Amino acid sequence: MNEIISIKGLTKKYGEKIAVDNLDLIINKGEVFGLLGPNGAGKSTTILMILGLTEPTEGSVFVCGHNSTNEPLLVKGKVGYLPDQVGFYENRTGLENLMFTAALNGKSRKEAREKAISLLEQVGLSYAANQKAGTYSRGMKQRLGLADVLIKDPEVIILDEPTLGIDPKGVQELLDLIRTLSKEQGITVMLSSHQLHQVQQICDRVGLFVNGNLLAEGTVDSLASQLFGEEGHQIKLKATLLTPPIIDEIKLIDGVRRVELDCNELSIWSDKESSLQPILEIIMTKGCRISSISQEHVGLDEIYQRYFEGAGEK
Ligand SMILES: Nc1ncnc2c1ncn2[C@@H]1O[C@H](COP(=O)(O)OP(=O)(O)OP(=O)(O)O)[C@@H](O)[C@H]1O
Repeated sequence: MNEIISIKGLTKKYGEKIAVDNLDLIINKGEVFGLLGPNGAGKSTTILMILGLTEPTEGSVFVCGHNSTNEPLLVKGKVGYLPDQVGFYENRTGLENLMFTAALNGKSRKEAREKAISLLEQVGLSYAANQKAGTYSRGMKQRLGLADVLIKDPEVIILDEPTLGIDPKGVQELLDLIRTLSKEQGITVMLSSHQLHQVQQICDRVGLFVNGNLLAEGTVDSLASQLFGEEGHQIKLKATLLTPPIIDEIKLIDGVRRVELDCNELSIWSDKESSLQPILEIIMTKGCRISSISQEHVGLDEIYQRYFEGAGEK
């Protein structure tokens, strides 16, 4: 089965407040999907409905073919959930904490120990295996949390703001780890974040949530073109001998939406980053001399300014 999470018409109302509004979304096996949105957008509420921890007002969620509302225990068996605040037994070591979770999930003591040791290595915590969890930094706790989730052999992992409060180096390591897990073990990952640049690094696809609505979903590149249309990429180029026939030829290139010539400066808007190469080929074969080129990616920064600024960072 390719569809791992299937959401249809999902709505959650708290009184008059619509936290999630008629959401349709499909997440496929092995994908890393980012739920992106400012505070209060509806990300956590969506996650809770996927996990079967809160009931939708309308609509449905299926995870690995199980209905989250009617079969929450079956869903729980498939999904590992890492909340934004992970709780451990602070007086037990990292290893003991993991072995405890493994035992709760039916593993024998020997199996639990082997698996816990292997996971501690995988998440880069072997050195702290015998250190009390209460002494772990936030980044270490998040990594231990990931190991704790993986010990249940989940098909899907859902991470709520996994990088919150971690220093930049720790963030990078955690993101790399999540990406590796997904790509090497085929685990489907959904993570929520309001950190645009982090999500861009590891997600195959992103859904942009604002006020309970999914404004756009796709790759970060396609988000930019969905939200900004023809202004996804802007190429500016200064060259000699630019003529109307050259401009007509450039307009035919795949992805190119608009071309303007002002004196010897050409502005080209394209929804594809790859348009640059054929543009250069045309200009150079016509004998034009290029004096400057710049390509601006109208994307994350614009999206951030438009949808996130003023929404309040945590
Ligand atoms: N139990 C609740 N009762 C009433 N309103 C709620 C409840 N839970 C969430 N809300 C409201 O629903 C909206 C969506 O909240 P949610 O926590 O899903 O957003 P979020 O995108 O996860 O935000 P954050 O990034 O701050 O965690 C918010 O306006 C919030 O105040």
